[in-house]
Parts: sequence; structure tokens; C-alpha cells
Amino acid sequence: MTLTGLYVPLITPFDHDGAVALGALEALANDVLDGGAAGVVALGTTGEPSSLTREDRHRVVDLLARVCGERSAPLVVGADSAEVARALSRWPQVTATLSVVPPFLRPGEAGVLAHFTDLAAASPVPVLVYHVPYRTGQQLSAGAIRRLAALDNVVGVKHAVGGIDADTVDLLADPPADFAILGGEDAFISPLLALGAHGGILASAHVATARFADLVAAWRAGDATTARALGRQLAPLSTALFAEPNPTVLKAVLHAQGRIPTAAVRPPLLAATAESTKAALLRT
Ligand SMILES: O=C(O)C1=N[C@H](C(=O)O)C[C@H](O)C1
Repeated sequence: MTLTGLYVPLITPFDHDGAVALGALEALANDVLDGGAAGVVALGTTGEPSSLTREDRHRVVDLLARVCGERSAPLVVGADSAEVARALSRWPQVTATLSVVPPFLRPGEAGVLAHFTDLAAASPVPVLVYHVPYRTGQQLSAGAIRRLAALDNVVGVKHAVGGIDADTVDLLADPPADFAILGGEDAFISPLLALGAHGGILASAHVATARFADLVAAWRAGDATTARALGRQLAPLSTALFAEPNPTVLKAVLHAQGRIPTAAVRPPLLAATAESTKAALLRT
């Protein structure tokens, strides 16, 4: 299985009482799939999973498993430990799990490899490694990503290194077979696709879904003229949506567009400022 195309890591909308707005979440999932997303991601960073109760997380996955099942769309679910990954067997609709490189400890490349060996063995579904070194504190060389790609049940990486660095160029110059390299750094998605990435997991694609899907498709088809033009339009939108901690601006924009009942985020996130919201709305 090689995951390709656009995946949207869904926000978790809240209603006026602070509860998860399940109706709005269902509408968002259907909107992005109608807009050309290949699939959705539940409980990615954008979904504020660490601020949700266990019951909230189950409600979110129950709902998205039903929607993705009805629409035969892939569903990726965030799970950062073997125990949480194991519990995904409850939802047969889950296609893969997105699992972050262990943060903060900086266990070294060998430690990361040992971690994913265990997690992938425990997981009932294939594992996507979420590599985001400016958040985890753990760098991975292209060689280490190739060693991860060789593990049983590891099928890809969400690559979010804060730009296009030498290891990214090295990795994409000789990508591992049957291994998805998905961009997770919205403002850099166009250059990453130009280098050969298979797709992206992009919070920005809640808005302008069709254009992000077209961007991925155009680079995949080798239509550089269309892809460059879309990339130039979409990078400033992503930059505006990420002007404050994700998903605060995104939620404010979706609320202003009438797509979610409130712009509420849970602590420690704070609501986006009016200035950032307005600037992002102007880019939509
Ligand atoms: O939730 C995700 O998955 C993503 N999170 C990233 C972030 O919050 O930095 C951005 C990316 O769009 C996907």
C-alpha cells in the first residue's frame, strides 16, 4: 500500500457548550472528500488530541470511521504508542496510523528505529511515521528514514522538517520502494511534490480543498506549469493560516465562513487574533 494524494487532518470543532460538534465535523469530512481529498486524518496535531478526553477521541474516530466507511475513503488515525495503536482494531475502517517520532527525549536514530519496530509490530494497521524535528527535538537523516521504511508494517512518513533540507533532497533522490513520502509542512508542499513526494497531509486544505488536490495531482502528473501556478497561490494561504499556533487561525476562518459553530480551541491554545483571521480570510 502506498498512500498518495491529499489527506486533510481534520480539526475538532466545538459547539457553544464546549462539546465536540459532531455534526460540523461530519460536514467537514464530507466537504473535503467532495473537494478531492483522497482521505482524512483523525486526531492529528490539528485535531487537538491531547486536549480531548478519551470519550471525545472515541466519538471523533467513531464518526469518521462511519463517514469514511460509507465513502470508501482512507482514514488515518493519530496514535503515538503501541497501546493506543493496538486499540485501533476496534475500527476496521482505519487504514493507517500516524505516529509521531518520540518527542522531547531525543533517543537518537537507533532509539527511534527500536520504537517504531515495536509500535509497528503491535499495530493492527500500517504505520506512518510523523517526522517533525522542530517539535520533537529529534533529527532523522535520510539513511534513518530509509531504515524506518524497511521495517515491516511501516508504510510512509509525514515529512515536516520546516523546509527542504539536504536530507529531504537525499531521500527524494532515491525514495524507498512502496513507501509514501507525504508532506506535512503546508507552505513547502509544492517544492516537496516537485521533488517527487507522493502527496500531503495538509491542514490548510480544509479551505481551498480542490486547489490543494489539484496541486498534488498536477505535480504527480508532471504538469509543472499548472502546479507552479497553484503552488504560488496556495503558499501564502498556508503561511497566513499558520501565522499563529495551528489550528487557531484555521478554526477562526472556518467559523467566519459559517462551517463550524465556534472558533473555540482548548487550552493551552488561545484564540487567534482578529488581525490574523482577517489576513487569512483575504487569502482564501
Ligand atoms: O495535524 C496534522 O496532521 C498537521 N499538523 C501540522 C501542524 O500542526 O503543524 C500541519 C499539517 O498541516 C498537518
